[in-house]
Amino acid sequence: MAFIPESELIINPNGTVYHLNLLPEHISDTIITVGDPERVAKVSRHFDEIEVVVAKREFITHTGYYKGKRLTVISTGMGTDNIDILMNELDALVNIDFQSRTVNEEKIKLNIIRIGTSGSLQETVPLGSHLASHYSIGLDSLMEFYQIEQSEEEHSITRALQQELGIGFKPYCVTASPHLLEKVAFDMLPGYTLTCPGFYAPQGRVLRGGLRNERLLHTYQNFRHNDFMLTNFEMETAGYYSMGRILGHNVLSLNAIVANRITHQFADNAEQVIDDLILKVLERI
Ligand SMILES: O=P(O)(O)O[C@H]1O[C@H](CO)[C@@H](O)[C@H]1O
Ligand SMILES: O=c1cc[nH]c(=O)[nH]1
Repeated sequence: MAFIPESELIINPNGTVYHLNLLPEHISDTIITVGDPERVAKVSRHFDEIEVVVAKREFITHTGYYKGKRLTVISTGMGTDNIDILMNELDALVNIDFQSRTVNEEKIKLNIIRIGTSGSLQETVPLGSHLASHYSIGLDSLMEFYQIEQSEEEHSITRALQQELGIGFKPYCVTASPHLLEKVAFDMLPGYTLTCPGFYAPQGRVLRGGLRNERLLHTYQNFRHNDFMLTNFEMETAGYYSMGRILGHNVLSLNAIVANRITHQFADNAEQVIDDLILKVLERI
């Protein structure tokens, strides 16, 4: 079996994986992820007991019990570059033997559920709603570097979006875990989520830096391909779905809609919308 060198899988002197600072026994096979490090405690405050608290950079981890279920919650910070690190290191914790530095024969499939905030691209996706990303489209470059299988439908959506946006690279499209959609998101708005490599120009926001494409938001809002239209955007979902497919984990991204870019509103109860989503997820996983 192939040996993974010290420079590829970096293990800290205390045996933990490089960025997450975790040992295999620190995590559950059901993991809630959040962007904001302060949101970790907003999840774990509902736990009956917390057994692990670990922090390194933006990756804060709490593992404990909610009504008898062992759960882990981890913060990731913002952007798909952090999701590349998170997903590879979580996978290493369960599927690579740190002693022999070889991949285990029997693979563990993690259940990973993102609870994040997001902006709406349609009037029909109102502030305060909970939206489950059935599809994700990545406008970042992460999948330029991995081998990933995509269906003809996924390819055709991204070809059409590339043409519509007039950009020099092809975005990528990956779907959610059907198992987690059914278990956790059965009554949530179904969404087609655009993952952007930034919060400002890539989401059509202008403060002082001007946009190359002044019709970007309009193009996102009006993009149609068969039954497909974009409902919302954020900055991580496509990274999760693609890495989940590559590494064989179930992944679901849930979005608390806190901004509507078409009606120009921002929720005045954003924290409540997120807290409600946290409780819904804790009850269902
Ligand atoms: O609320 P989180 O989970 O951080 O998610 C969204 O909020 C951040 C931008 O404000 C980005 O990370 C975006 O994906
Ligand atoms: O508009 C928004 C709101 C939250 N997160 C985003 O990335 N965009």
